[in-house]
Amino acid sequence: MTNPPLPKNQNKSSVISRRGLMTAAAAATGAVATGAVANAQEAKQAAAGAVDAKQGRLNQSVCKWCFPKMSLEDLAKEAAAMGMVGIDLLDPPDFPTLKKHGLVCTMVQSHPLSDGLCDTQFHDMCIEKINAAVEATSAEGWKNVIVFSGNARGIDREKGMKNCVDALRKVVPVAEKAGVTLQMELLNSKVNHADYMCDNSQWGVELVKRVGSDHFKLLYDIYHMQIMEGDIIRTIQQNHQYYGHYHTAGNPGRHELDDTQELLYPPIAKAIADTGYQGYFAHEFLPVRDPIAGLRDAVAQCIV
Ligand SMILES: O=C(O)C(=O)CO
Repeated sequence: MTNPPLPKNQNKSSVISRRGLMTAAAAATGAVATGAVANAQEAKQAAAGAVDAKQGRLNQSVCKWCFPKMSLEDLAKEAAAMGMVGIDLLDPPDFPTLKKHGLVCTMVQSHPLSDGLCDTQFHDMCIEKINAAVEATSAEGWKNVIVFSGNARGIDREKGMKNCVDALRKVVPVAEKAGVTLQMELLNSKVNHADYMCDNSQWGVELVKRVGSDHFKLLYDIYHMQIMEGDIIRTIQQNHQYYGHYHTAGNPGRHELDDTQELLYPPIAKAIADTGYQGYFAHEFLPVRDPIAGLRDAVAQCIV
């Protein structure tokens, strides 16, 4: 079968180039929304830093741990300048720096990732840390505390789910009273976190249903779930009521949202915004080039 002829003035690479799409996204947020092609002047402005996440429907944020060479102060300054609402995965000692820049902690840390709620040997430690994080988060009027299933260590998935429910029934009422939501992160167990139990949407959604509270949801990490199950947009459309937070990164590699990786973020971001999502959307990629240029480009692609 022969390919259909391309429209005049379009060669093959101009039709399929994702870099072109991203440059347009970075150049002008309106261009993404309307499908218009950004011109060279707009691209130049984007390179100079003109990006405002507040022009889009998603409340964008970024994870500090991905920028180890930058101080929190510097990242907060950059994030605020890009119109982001906050920074993810921090602890109470970090809060004053965020507030100085008008930002919130969009996800507060609690217990370790591998020592989690599916294993009763960690329940006392996790519950203590979760309750402390809920109190600190609520004192600021902020919204989210992260929790993890932890590693299975030979515990089967049904027993692990029961163990999670038992622990969550102790902390969710505290979170409800405090107006805070506990969010269990979905992580891949194939590349980064071998043996992590909450590694697919089906298991996670069943857990949310069994807990049965608006104050317990899943953190849907797009990078991790691309590795485990793919079908990102349809999965989000079908399960968005169970997802209370999102993370981004390119796959494979967990780097910039660029054309070295396979996920196309503007339509993913649009699908999330179209569900009516009001929570936070946090970038969590490990930059391999200029970190702030990569962050600016990611923000621009997700202004939808
Ligand atoms: O540590 C990771 O891999 C995470 O995604 C934490 O959010």
